[in-house]
Amino acid sequence: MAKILLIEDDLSYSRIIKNFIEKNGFEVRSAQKTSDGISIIRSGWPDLVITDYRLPDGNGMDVLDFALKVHTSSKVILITSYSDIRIAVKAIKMGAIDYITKPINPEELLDAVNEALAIEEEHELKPGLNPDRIQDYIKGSSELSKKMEEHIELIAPTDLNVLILGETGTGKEFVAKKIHKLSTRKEGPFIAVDCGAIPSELASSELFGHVKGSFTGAIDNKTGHFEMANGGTLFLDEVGNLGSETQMMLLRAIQEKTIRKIGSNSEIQINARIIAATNEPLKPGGTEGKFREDLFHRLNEFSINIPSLKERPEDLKIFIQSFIQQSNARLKKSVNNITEEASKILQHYSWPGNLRELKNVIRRAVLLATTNSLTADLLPIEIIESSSQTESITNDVTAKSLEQQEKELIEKTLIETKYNKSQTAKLLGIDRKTLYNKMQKFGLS
Ligand SMILES: Nc1ncnc2c1ncn2[C@@H]1O[C@H](COP(=O)(O)OP(=O)(O)OP(=O)(O)O)[C@@H](O)[C@H]1O
Repeated sequence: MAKILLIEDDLSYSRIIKNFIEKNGFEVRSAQKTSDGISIIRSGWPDLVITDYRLPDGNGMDVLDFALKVHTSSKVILITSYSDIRIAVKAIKMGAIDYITKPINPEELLDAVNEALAIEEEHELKPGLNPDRIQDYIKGSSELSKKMEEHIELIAPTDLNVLILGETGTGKEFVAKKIHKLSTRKEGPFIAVDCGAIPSELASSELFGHVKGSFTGAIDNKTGHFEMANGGTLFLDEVGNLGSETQMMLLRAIQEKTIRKIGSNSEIQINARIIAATNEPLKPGGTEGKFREDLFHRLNEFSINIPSLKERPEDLKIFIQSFIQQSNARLKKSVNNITEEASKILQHYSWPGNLRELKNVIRRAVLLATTNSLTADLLPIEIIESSSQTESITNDVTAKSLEQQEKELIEKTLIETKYNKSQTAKLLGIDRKTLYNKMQKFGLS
């Protein structure tokens, strides 16, 4: 059951909305103040946050800002009044998933909630705010996968730092979350940081925080990711991207279990387990462009290798079946079998994007399916072509041009969403403008 946090200070209003959402099958917790809402977000509980803009101790933008810091893919819907429409637009630009205006129309609210929870795009599916959702976690049955699962279960209850190695899309963040969930810290926060996405000059302030005025641009006090992860787990993805100065600060924080915010003289005690991940082997050595050896050993108290899909072809079937079920549930479809031809194509493809790519391909095919079968013509042309090079697949699906496929995909998605263009664009993973251009090009307007 999806978990929704509602932050609204008007008690009677809050009760009405809470009851309505609960009646529609969601679990709801309510808070009246920004600070209470933020502590619930920090605990990693909600899948979705609905927050009023005007609150007694801050506003909905503070909540949005915090939620996006905890996880860049957090889902937040802002409630505004008609006169605050500019704020709503700003919120969308900042990363809110939607906004609704007061007085709230319950059906509109429910649509916004369903739509927000159905979206699981690439970065968005770095799963929401809630590390509880490991029911989405699929275990492979190959020997390599079994070994990996054994290692995860062994290491999780200890407090050792873990280094996860694996190609892109193999599920490093999924595994990190699972370790957290199986650990004694499971009630604490799970904070994920993509070290590859933080500009190097901001890395130290993002990780350790800063005090107001400590450098140009430090207009307020900032809590860093380390402090947010206190009592829980800090997941450092793409750790090899950290610059030498930040590496040194990280080493110190791990060794001494304290941090000092930039510009502050006082130390803060921190109790966080570090799980780091990399998709390229870290090059140890002290010099620029290399990774500190002492830090490497601190992070690598135990390492877990996630095999690529190519290395475990026996697992493909399980993942395909499970992704079909997940896509059925999310897209309200009922695909229940896959043709031999489609299955062969998937088996022969090399899956450079690993589970992420497989999941996207399956979701797209399920979305396009008009019967309960997943057939070869629902697969992207590149995959069909690449597979046909390895094995001759006697079918005319390769003949269909890429453009024709794209047109059909857009047309079918528009029909699925009853011509809701923003929903169509979201499902296709493109922005609205690109959708309009393509619709015009294909004469679909
Ligand atoms: N064990 C799993 N069960 C189900 N789905 C999975 C599993 N592992 C990964 N996925 C899917 O693959 C996607 C990629 O996973 P994840 O983000 O954890 O990979 P990653 O290795 O951290 O990627 P990157 O290298 O880009 O950081 C996830 O969004 C999820 O949908």
